[in-house]
Amino acid sequence: MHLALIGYGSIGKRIVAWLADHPVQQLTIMVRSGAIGQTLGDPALAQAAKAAQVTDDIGTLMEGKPDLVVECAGQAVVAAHGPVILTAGLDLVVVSVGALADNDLRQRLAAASEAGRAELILPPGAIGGLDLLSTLALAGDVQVTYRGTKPPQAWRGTPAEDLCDLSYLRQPTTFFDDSARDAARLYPKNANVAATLALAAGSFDRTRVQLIADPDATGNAHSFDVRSPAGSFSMQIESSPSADNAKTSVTTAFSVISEIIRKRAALAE
Ligand SMILES: NC(=O)C1=CN([C@@H]2O[C@H](COP(=O)(O)OP(=O)(O)OC[C@H]3O[C@@H](n4cnc5c(N)ncnc54)[C@H](O)[C@@H]3O)[C@@H](O)[C@H]2O)C=CC1
Ligand SMILES: O=C([O-])CC(=O)C(=O)O
Repeated sequence: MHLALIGYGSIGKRIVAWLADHPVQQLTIMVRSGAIGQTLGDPALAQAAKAAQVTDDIGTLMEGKPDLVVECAGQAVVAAHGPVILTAGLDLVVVSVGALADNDLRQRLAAASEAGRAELILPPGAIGGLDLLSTLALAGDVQVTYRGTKPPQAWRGTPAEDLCDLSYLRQPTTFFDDSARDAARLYPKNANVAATLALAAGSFDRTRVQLIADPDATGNAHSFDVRSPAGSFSMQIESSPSADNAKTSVTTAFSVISEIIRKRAALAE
């Protein structure tokens, strides 16, 4: 298998660490300009693949015709490169699902997927329960309320800094209570799961999102309630944060790894 990663942060590194015990034939990693040398120097690469290359150029990544491209970099990367990757016929896992809150980009990705006969794969990421949510959405009139609770440091560098004093919180503080569309737009590094739920529910505007900073939280908690005439359920997930990115639940990388395993099995058939 030839695997390509765009982004080598907490998720990319976790995937490469897993590859040490499940190496691929070929690995291509796309990083930002300036990070090539440092990434090439990472000893984890040698164990992850028989041949590894690092580039900052999307053309170089695509030329190698990887069997699977994984975006684990950010919403801007989905917008800049997602359509061209799919049009070229390359299957693409998008982790920065919040990018799909942009209706125009969502349509362009769908059209590119069709034109290139390539699969756009949206992993569950840091949450679960999407199968039942999709089922209830089909039955109609589904209402979703999601609550994302993280320690104050996970909200640094976001608009939460202007809405509450993250350094001096004494109790759990809800600083955002609005639609999944606005959550994905305003908190691109923290609210991808809200977008994932909205896609399963069939509406970014009717999916309600509450974001909470909790000084006593030791990890990232995701909880949501689904109510519909056909059935209702609630889910509560307590996740460990990634060691090198408090915003990202460690489960997310394993959700992507599941997609890599699925692709590898399909190639072996
Ligand atoms: N779907 C889900 O449930 C979840 C999605 N995410 C999202 O996944 C993405 C990755 O998460 P992490 O690895 O934790 O983030 P991170 O910040 O640790 O790593 C992202 C890496 O991508 C690199 N990058 C950014 N733009 C790039 C470009 N144009 N070309 C190459 N590299 C580029 C950055 O330099 C950084 O090294 C983020 O957008 C995050 O919000 C995170 C958690 C859950
Ligand atoms: O990993 C998490 O805890 C969720 C997250 O950051 C996101 O949805 O963007």
